Amino acid sequence: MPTSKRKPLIAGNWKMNGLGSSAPEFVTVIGAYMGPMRHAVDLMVFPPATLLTSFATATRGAGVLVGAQDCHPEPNGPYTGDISAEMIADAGGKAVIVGHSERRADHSETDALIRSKAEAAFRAGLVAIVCVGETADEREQKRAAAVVGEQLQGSLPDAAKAENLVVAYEPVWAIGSGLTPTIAEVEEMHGFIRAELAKRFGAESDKFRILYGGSVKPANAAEILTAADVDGALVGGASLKAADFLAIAKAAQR
Ligand SMILES: O=C[C@H](O)COP(=O)(O)O
Repeated sequence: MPTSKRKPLIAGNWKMNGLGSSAPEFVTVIGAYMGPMRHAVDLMVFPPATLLTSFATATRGAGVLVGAQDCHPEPNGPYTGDISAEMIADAGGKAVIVGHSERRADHSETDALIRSKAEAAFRAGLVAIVCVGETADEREQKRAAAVVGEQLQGSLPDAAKAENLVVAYEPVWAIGSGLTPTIAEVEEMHGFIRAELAKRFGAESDKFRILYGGSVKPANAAEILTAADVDGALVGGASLKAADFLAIAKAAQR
């Protein structure tokens, strides 16, 4: 079981979904979070960049943090289409996801680039959620731990601290597929990640939150969220409906 010093975190990654008309779903989440839930669990929502400012304005003072799904390493410059960590902070964002497998695959992002994005997040005062995870082939070849270990080594900045870094373990084959690892496999990988963090960051490692991501739903949330060394979830599809997202958040309360 996670220790009491690690408050569970449920983070909703909306990916490339959501228009202005989606705001009521977020407002419902904010409303529910005004109750006792806020003492038991942290909530973050990562809408598309187009909704960041309006969501940040809507949540002001309500406790649900909003963030962006990616950032550029530089604070500004000739990088068409990109947004910087400073711009995210300026828009009211408090966190940024870096190294999601969809960006690693679709945008050829390397560990070194992801590390520089996490460093940019720290520079701007944001929390970085750094994603790691193996593909189905890599798991089949029994290389899952080696791949995740390499991603951690290459993607995490030396300056990482529990207050500015969250690790999200997302097996690529579990994302959006309805498939999940067994609880034993989740615990094995989260234990491995905790041990890797201990090698690199010493006693601080016990404070880092390690999220599980990949087909988390209300139906499987309780089992996953009570697994050893699972400190919350990075939720994709199920975060788009307030009722499902809140059911997952309730399952994280202890
Ligand atoms: O960032 C979220 C993950 O990619 C999980 O997505 P999913 O819950 O739709 O499987």
